[in-house]
Formats: sequence, C-alpha cells, structure tokens
Amino acid sequence: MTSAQHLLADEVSVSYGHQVVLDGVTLRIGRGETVGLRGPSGCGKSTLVRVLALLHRPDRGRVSIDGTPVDAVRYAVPVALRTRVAALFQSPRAAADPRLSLTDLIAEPLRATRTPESAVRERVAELADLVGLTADLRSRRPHAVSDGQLQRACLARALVHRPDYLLCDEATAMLDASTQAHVAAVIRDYQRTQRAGVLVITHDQTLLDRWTDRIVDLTGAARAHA
Ligand SMILES: Nc1ncnc2c1ncn2[C@@H]1O[C@H](COP(=O)(O)OP(=O)(O)OP(=O)(O)O)[C@@H](O)[C@H]1O
Repeated sequence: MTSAQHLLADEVSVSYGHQVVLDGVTLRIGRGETVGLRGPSGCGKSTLVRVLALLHRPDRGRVSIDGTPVDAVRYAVPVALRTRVAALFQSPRAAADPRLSLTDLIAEPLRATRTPESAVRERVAELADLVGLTADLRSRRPHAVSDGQLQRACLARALVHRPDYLLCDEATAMLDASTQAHVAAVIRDYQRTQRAGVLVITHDQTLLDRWTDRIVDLTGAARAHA
C-alpha cells in the first residue's frame, strides 16, 4: 500500500474575532509539485500558510503531513513532523532574530534538535554557499546586511532540515531582480533534487505562471461555503 504524499489543509476554517478569513478551505500540495496560490489582498493566503506551517491552529479542520494528522502547533509538534515543513516569508527582518549572526540564524533549528556541532557547522557552510553568503556576511548580524542578504540566510535556515514541503509567502517580493532570480533558482533546484512540494504565493502573475505546475485561486476556495 502506498501512503499519501502530500501536505494537506483539510476543510480549514480560521476567524480573527468576528472576521471569517478561511471558511472550509482545502488545499493539497503533493510531493514533487509546485503549487501557486493567488487571490486578492486580505483573502487569507498568509493565514493559510501559517496554518500549513503549523504556526496557527485552525478553528476547524486540520493539517496532515503524508496522511498523518497534526493537531498541535509550533514546538508542541513532534520534531520529526515539525521539521518536514518550512516557510519563507516576505519580510526577513520580521522573521530574523536581530541578536544572531547569520551563521547562528541558519544553525538555530539544527541546534534546537540537538544536532552535533560538527554536523551543524558542515550543514551551515553547505547552505550558506548554496544561497551565496560569503564568510564575511555570515559573521554579521541582521542590521549589518541588506534585505536580500538576510532573505538568503532565511532561505538557508528554511532548508536546514531538508523539509519535504516549503511554503514561500511573497518570499521574493522585496528583492531586487538578480537576488529574486537567484532565490527562485535555489528553491527550484531544491524542489527538483529533494522532490519537495512547494507552495508559492506571489502577486507577480508572470512569476506564478513560470514557476508553478498549477495555480489555486483562494477567492473561490474561501467562498466555497459562503
Ligand atoms: N493576527 C491577526 N489578527 C487579526 N486579523 C488578522 C490577523 N492576521 C490577518 N488578519 C486579517 O485577516 C485577513 C487575511 O489576512 P492574510 O494576511 O491572511 O491575507 P492575504 O491574502 O495574505 O493578504 P495579502 O495578499 O495582503 O498579504 C485580513 O483582513 C487581515 O487583516
């Protein structure tokens, strides 16, 4: 019997106070596919990413990873499941701890899972090379690097546990054209070599068409029960 190989948000509903943002939304991201998610500003795309990234517990419905339901969020999720999904957000400044050097920022998820320090150093060096961070940049803290350099570090951090699913929420929106192209190329290569499932949110329709295998419109999905 073959088990399901997808990250699934199943009939997920989320409200903030009285505002219903997601109403019974189902979204499936298969291993090896790149899915685009679009919809007007405020329709709940980032909320759905936070639910899929196990950062926000839905009011109803649930997330499952390769058929295993996950009923907890954040550090309450067992490490073996939590490390299978990673997310990259629009603003690296909001995501990055300003006290850490870029090296420590990338290393932190490995140290949190008690990875031996020699393996941490090896993996961080490998990823920093992959995303194009020089040794000088790696030793700096976020305030001393550009947004593009910081987003490269956040991408390295997102890949550090070799997640099966990578969620990219406007991850290239703040970047100049060449950094955007490089970050997108690293993600595409990772998707191919790891056979990862990737979710891409962007308001850039050209990028969406070029990058994704299929596109889901959240406006339709969110209104399914309206
Ligand atoms: N933590 C929160 N508390 C209260 N309301 C929130 C919260 N997060 C999001 N919202 C509201 O929920 C709605 C959906 O927000 P969300 O960020 O998920 O949409 P989005 O489709 O990603 O928007 P955009 O394309 O502008 O990034 C918005 O009206 C937003 O103001």
